[in-house]
Amino acid sequence: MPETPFASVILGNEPGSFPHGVLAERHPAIIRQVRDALPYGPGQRRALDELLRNCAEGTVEPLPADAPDRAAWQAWGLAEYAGRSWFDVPWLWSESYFYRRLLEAVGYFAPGPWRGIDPFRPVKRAELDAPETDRELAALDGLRDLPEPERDRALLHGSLWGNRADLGFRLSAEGAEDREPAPALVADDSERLWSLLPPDGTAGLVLVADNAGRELVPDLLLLAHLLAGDRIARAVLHVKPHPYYVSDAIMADVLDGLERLRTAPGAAGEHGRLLRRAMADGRLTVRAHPFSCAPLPYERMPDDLRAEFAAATLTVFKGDLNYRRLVGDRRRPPTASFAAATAYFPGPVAALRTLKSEVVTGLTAATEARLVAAGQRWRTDGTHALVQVN
Ligand SMILES: O=P(O)(O)OC[C@H]1O[C@](O)(CO)[C@@H](O)[C@@H]1O
Repeated sequence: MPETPFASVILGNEPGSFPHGVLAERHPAIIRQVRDALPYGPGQRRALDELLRNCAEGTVEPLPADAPDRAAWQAWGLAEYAGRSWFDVPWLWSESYFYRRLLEAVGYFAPGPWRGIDPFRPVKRAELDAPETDRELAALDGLRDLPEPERDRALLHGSLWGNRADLGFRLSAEGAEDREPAPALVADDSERLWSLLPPDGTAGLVLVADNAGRELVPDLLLLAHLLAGDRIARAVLHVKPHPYYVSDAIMADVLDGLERLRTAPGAAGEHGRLLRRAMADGRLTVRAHPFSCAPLPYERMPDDLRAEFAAATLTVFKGDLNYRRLVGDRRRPPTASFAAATAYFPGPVAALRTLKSEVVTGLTAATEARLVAAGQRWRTDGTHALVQVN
């Protein structure tokens, strides 16, 4: 299936640009953070230092011959990009491969005691255990007596704005999460989103998750709300098969989030227990597809994933990275059509995302003009959000 042919793919090689800053500044900061987070031994520290040098000045290196996912990465572009500068290959590819190399450095895939140890777990856990999470969970009690449409809106917006809780993003946007959300969304198809869930409660929803912790918790609450009200019959939650983009959710984070909910007082605890039952009886399943960590747009998804999305009543993509992969990581005008960019998608699809990179589609000319009049930071500073449906 060909990628959308118009608009050039975003690279990270323009000094001063946002993508360049992520590769040149954020990635080294992430390596330093990981180096301090766990008591890694000399071999792991050497490998992290080597990656620090390599990602700033060097070229993309191949994976070891015995890496379990070597063949997949070769097919995903490594065969073509090995030997090139990290800055001269597609930015999406470069970022994804950076996380793969980071896991290599700490021995995540190698036999031995560090296999499967998430280097980002300490920061994820700290966020989940933070008092802000308690406050957010307690706020759920205040929704009990609201009319259904208002509760729908509150839970949808909780999941949407939860996307600002992104630990990698916070490394270079200090304070972004504390700022008030912008009063208006830059695009809001929420009515259409709700209209896609038929009133007979037979819908099957797929939610392609983004971050763990304070984003995943409201995602889980949204699913619980929909299951509890028989608005959907079943849900599939897609998480990453391994740690990625610092705070992206993996299965261990789902378990942590569920436990956080289950043991919370009030409505949050009820939602947590409902989700446990839903997992036990198959109404809620979790998937960790290898393509979820692929450095490619969803337009190039494999057939099994395509069939799964085709069978869903609605697929919801959470977050900025999933948005970039959904519409393609390309330089399009913000008024380019979201429907055209996602025309390849095999079923109804929605995006819930705060804006943390320059890719955006589906804005009206008036909205774009209003935003641009206030500068260009709206595209990347996480203060604006969108709900889009095709
Ligand atoms: O957690 P999210 O919403 O996917 O955001 C992660 C984001 O981090 C970046 O890679 C760099 O800011 C974004 O471009 C990316 O999409």
